[in-house]
Amino acid sequence: MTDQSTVPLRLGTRRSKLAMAQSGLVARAVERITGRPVELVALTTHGDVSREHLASIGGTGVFVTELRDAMLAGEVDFAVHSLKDLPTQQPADLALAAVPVREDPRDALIARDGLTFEQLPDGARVGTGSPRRASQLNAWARSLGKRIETVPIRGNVDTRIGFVRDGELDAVVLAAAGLNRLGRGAEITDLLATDAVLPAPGQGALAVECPASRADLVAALAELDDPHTRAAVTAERTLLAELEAGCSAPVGALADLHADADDPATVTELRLRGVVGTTDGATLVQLSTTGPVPASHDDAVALGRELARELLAKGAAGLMGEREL
Ligand SMILES: NCc1[nH]cc(CCC(=O)O)c1CC(=O)O
Repeated sequence: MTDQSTVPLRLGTRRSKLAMAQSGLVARAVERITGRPVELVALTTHGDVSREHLASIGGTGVFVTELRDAMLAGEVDFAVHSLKDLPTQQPADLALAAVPVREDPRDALIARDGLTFEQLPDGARVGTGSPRRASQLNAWARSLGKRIETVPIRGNVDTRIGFVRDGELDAVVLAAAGLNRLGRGAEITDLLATDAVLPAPGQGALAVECPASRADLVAALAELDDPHTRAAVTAERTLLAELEAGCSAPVGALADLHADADDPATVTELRLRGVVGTTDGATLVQLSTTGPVPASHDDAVALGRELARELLAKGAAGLMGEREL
């Protein structure tokens, strides 16, 4: 009889440095919890091969499809995704087995000469391919009485930071979580306050997925789950889904635990903030709602749904570009 406990679990991963770093972190945590060895199986996804054609090969979730196919084909046992890259609809045959404790959800600026966002000169060229970032950065610059030029950029973290190092751009904006996981957090020159820039729904969180049919594996991976992070990202992603917006829409959202001002000892509230804006930052709708920390999945969903309705009532749909709602 084979001893199951010595058979390695196969963790399917994309080949990018960030994916390998994230998968490596989860692999070690799973080894600690299950006592079973975990081996990384690097797959090449279509999204990695032709980033420039992201839109034409389906936009949302393009990086996750091939990993999911490999799991369902039994080629790998489980996978780790950046939660913000996952489509909001979870397929029935795959379990979202764990959402581990979230990294820093904020966006980070890497600027020349150690500059903060407020210190950037009028007309500074700031690289980001994200309409959400462009929208909020342009609005922030306006409020500071200056203009910035947001420049669409693509490529991996090295490529993006390279635009600053070679002088082509004054700054780039990336997720702090990715930089921290790559060991490049020291290059951040400004962590962008969430009062100014709300991150993408789910930013900084990982999703650990496996086939729903593998009950033992689902249960083992569930040990990595952090209920607070799960509730927060559930509210954020529900907001996104209710706006019928995808990962490239100008939508920011962040749910965070909030101490009651009168009784800080009881951290019992979850605050959900959401923003939708035009890319030029001329018009932004930002709202916030606070409720008890969700006791169930449905409570977290309700919080996200409520804020989405309020945003739509304030004209959010009209700000999301070509999308007709
Ligand atoms: N869309 C790409 C992507 N997906 C996840 C991260 C970073 C890690 C995270 O947000 O968890 C990034 C890069 C970035 O936005 O800078």
